[in-house]
Amino acid sequence: MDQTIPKASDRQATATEKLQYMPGFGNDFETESLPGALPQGQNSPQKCNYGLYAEQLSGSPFTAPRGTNERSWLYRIRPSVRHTRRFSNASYPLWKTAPCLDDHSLPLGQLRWDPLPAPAERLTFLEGIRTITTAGDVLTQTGMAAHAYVFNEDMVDDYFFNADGELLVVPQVGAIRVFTEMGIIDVEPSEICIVPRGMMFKVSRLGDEKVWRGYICENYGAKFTLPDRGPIGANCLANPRDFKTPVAAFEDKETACRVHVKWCGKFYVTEIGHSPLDVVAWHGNYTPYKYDLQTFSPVGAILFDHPDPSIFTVLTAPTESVGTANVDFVIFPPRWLVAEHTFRPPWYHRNIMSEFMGLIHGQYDAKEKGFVPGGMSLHNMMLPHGPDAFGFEKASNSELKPVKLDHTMAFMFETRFPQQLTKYAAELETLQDDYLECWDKLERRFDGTPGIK
Ligand SMILES: O=C(O)Cc1cc(O)ccc1O
Ligand SMILES: [Fe+2]
Repeated sequence: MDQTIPKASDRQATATEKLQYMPGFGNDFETESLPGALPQGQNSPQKCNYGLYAEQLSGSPFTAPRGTNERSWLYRIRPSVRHTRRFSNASYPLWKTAPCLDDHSLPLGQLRWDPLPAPAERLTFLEGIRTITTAGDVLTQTGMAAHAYVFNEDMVDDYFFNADGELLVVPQVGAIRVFTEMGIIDVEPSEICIVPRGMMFKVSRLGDEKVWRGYICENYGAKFTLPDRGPIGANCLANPRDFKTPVAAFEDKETACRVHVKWCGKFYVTEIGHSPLDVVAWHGNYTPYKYDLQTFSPVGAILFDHPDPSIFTVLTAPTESVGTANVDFVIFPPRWLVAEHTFRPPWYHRNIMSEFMGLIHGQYDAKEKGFVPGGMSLHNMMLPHGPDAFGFEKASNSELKPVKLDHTMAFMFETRFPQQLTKYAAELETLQDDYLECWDKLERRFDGTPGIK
């Protein structure tokens, strides 16, 4: 080997190193962490450089139309068949998969939780995932699950892949390092990352926190994509170049490792003697990626009224019914409120789609109090909701000069399917028993006489 070629062990980043990413959404990328590792002009040479094995990872059926056809070619130290030996059953009892009609006694209602409590024991990311809701059916690749996570330990020799769907990870406290087969992604609060279905990865902690906390949307359906912008045109909302895909990076490690798998809602584990993150080079369009929510360019009401929150859709996972998403990932970023003669916060509403919300930081305008960073709310199919009484009074009486809603980032996982509450979420100690009282002071204002009250 040439002297200038870095040692294999140098090709994984240190915790302080600034990682490299490639810009673009759904591009056909190519990257190699050792020179000449990526075959040129063909996918499957008779022999690959460095003695690597060539392997295809398909995220869509081979015959999917070009616009949705997704696959990557990975050039790795061992083929994946060597990374999954005989499986044994494993158990992660708090990670649930739809259909999951858990037995709990909580009646139907609008729900809100304070943040998950910090764990008393040492937990890795994988061990720290707690399902709050499930929707649809993993067996038909429809629906999603909303999870919250808390952890305080790195995955070192433990790796995971989820055959049931892609994972959209939304850190709320603590930056994380997601080391995937296709490279390393550092994600901090206000950023998100997507790990595609089937991709092996592990998560470690960055920075110095007591606990690392966040949310996950597990999408069982068609992959997230960018929403069409319609009359908005070619720019604004989430712009493709702000999505970042990692460059190739690998571990060359010959120690005892475990690969954990979720497959149709069941967990398995397999023991191997090396790291499965051994992809030295790759090309293709089936990749993990990250996105900084602060690069979202919101478009909104510049004269009057409050548009539907679909204007803030970052990513949408479509179904076969046009405009009816399996999941929309929607954010409520900092923005100017300028609408004239308008009640500016969200209107009172009922929705066929089911809304799971989280708050990354700051305040949410419909609920200035009670919905705290790290908290969660669930406004399920057709259940009425809207600003609390305090928010209603404030928005009804405030002077309608331009106001900046600043230092805030809330989000919503909104699905066409009703969200089923898990027993864990129904019995969670941070469930707010008094949530419904936030609307109690919305008294009757009608007295039969005309005029603004
Ligand atoms: O319920 C919520 O707070 C989310 C939401 C926000 C908004 O501006 C309009 C509709 C909607 O569901
Ligand atoms: Fe809503």
